[in-house]
Amino acid sequence: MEWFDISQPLNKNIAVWPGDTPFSFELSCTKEHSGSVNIGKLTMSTHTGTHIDAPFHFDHEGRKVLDLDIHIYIGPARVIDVSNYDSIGAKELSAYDLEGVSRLLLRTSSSSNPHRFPETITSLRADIAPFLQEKGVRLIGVDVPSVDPLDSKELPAHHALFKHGIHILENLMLHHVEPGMYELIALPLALEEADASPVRAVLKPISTKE
Ligand SMILES: Nc1ccccc1C(=O)C[C@H](N)C(=O)O
Ligand SMILES: [Zn+2]
Ligand SMILES: [Zn+2]
Repeated sequence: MEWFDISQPLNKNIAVWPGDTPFSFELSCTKEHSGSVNIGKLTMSTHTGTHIDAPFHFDHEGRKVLDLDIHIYIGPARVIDVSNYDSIGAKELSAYDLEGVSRLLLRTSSSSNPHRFPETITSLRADIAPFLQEKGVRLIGVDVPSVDPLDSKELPAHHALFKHGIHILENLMLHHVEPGMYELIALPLALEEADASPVRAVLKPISTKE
């Protein structure tokens, strides 16, 4: 089986967090102009499209993107469907056998439109963090722009997850992905100062037969 993309395409129609920097890609220099090459220029929020958060996003003392361990973002991942819940905590996840799962991706909705910022989202409750740490989870991925409710200022899920060693991946495209076991690659850019980074997130089914 082949790798497939679970990233939001980055283009001028992509939804951004209300009030945040609009996405733009343009050629700052064209081949006609330079006589040799096209040169792109990118302007975007670090939280646009499929991205990872670093603790510096919500904590001045927190680690930045380049300080994060790359092993978190490469390796086996389990996808589960939780689309029948409004919020997800230890109670909802206790229905699943997550023993030995180190990366967990939550499919919260059966459709997702990367061109529209959602009005409400399925959010995570802080009690999910100790629960997942106990199972050995190091990365949680969601198909929405935040793990906390959109109007949250305290960001309890963000804080609790990092406090329990669980890293955050947001804005995945999972509506077409069957629940199951996969190999994941979702590496951040080597951004030394950044609070977050866009990633190219891809999955490959783990099959028992080759
Ligand atoms: N881009 C923003 C602009 C303003 C205020 C929040 C955001 C966020 O992105 C927060 C969200 N909880 C996040 O972790 O991605
Ligand atoms: Zn973010
Ligand atoms: Zn976040």
